[in-house]
Amino acid sequence: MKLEELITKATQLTSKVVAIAAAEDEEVIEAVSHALDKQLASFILFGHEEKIIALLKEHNVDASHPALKIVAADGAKKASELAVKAVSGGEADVLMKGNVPTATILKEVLNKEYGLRTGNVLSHVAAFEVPGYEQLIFVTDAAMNVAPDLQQKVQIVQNSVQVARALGIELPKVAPLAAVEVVNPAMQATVDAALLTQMNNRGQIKDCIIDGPLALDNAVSALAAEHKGIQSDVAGQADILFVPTIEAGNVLYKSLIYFANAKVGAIIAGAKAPIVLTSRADSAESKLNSLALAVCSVK
Ligand SMILES: CCCC(=O)SCCNC(=O)CCNC(=O)[C@H](O)C(C)(C)COP(=O)(O)OP(=O)(O)OC[C@H]1O[C@@H](n2cnc3c(N)ncnc32)[C@H](O)[C@@H]1OP(=O)(O)O
Repeated sequence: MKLEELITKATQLTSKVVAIAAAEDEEVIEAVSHALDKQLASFILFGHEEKIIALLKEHNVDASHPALKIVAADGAKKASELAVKAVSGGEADVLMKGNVPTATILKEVLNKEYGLRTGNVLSHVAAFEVPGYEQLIFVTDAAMNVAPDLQQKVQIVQNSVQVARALGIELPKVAPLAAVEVVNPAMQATVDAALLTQMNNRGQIKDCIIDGPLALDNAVSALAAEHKGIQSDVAGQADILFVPTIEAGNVLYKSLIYFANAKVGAIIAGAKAPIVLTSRADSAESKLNSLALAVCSVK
């Protein structure tokens, strides 16, 4: 599957509603405009009403479009609170970050009274289209959990598996990455990778095939795996690259974009609803991809 097909898939589902916190943001409104053209979703735009209307006008979007609702909110915190409440109250299916600091919206997401907690770990899942790589490849967690312990790693894997399955990958192949493909007690990532593999073998982590530790080359290249003599159902054909820390994931994420010209869509999974949490540097295209990924991931 390519990201364009993901967008098509999203448009074919029953219409979903996206609540955007502080929608007064150039790229966000551009993404909304493309999404409306494609009938990908309808939107509730929370934030600075005049700025939102002005940006819509710049992008030739009629503020009275039937798939749009604008709700005035005073400041980023209030806009985040109202957008989160729209999702937890069932008025919207997806939450999206606009012109608001990540910490502000995450605090609202984690609010015990009206937030989107489920009791599980929330984690970042990115779907990449990499030139020269046949299928979409997922990377998790490049942006939310800093140094997850084994139990958190289990939930991060499970969140990514649910997203991959929502896209039609029935039994995703998960590669827990490390620097080497053998267990070295001095490298915690290799130990945890082996534990995740065994937990999968024993049915403690379901609906996927996990095999690791794998280094990045053996995870994505059958030739590299063959050279190392690795016998594995995952090596060379990984759907999900599970990284041990936020630094490893973030460097991989940004290398794919800046060195490999990869395209990306990303969400936070594990909450009551998918969350689009792209950063200001992300293009309108990647925000549209993320919206499509979120729409396809709604349970
Ligand atoms: C990839 C492209 C985009 C980027 O580059 S993004 C840039 C890199 N990312 C970041 O800088 C974010 C890294 N993460 C963080 O800063 C923090 O972990 C994060 C997400 C802000 C949460 O930190 P704090 O607000 O300090 O939270 P805390 O640790 O004090 O916990 C407060 C309550 O929230 C809960 N919580 C925190 N992270 C969670 C998670 N992942 N899933 C579920 N629950 C979570 C935590 O358990 C705590 O709950 P309680 O109040 O004790 O009941």
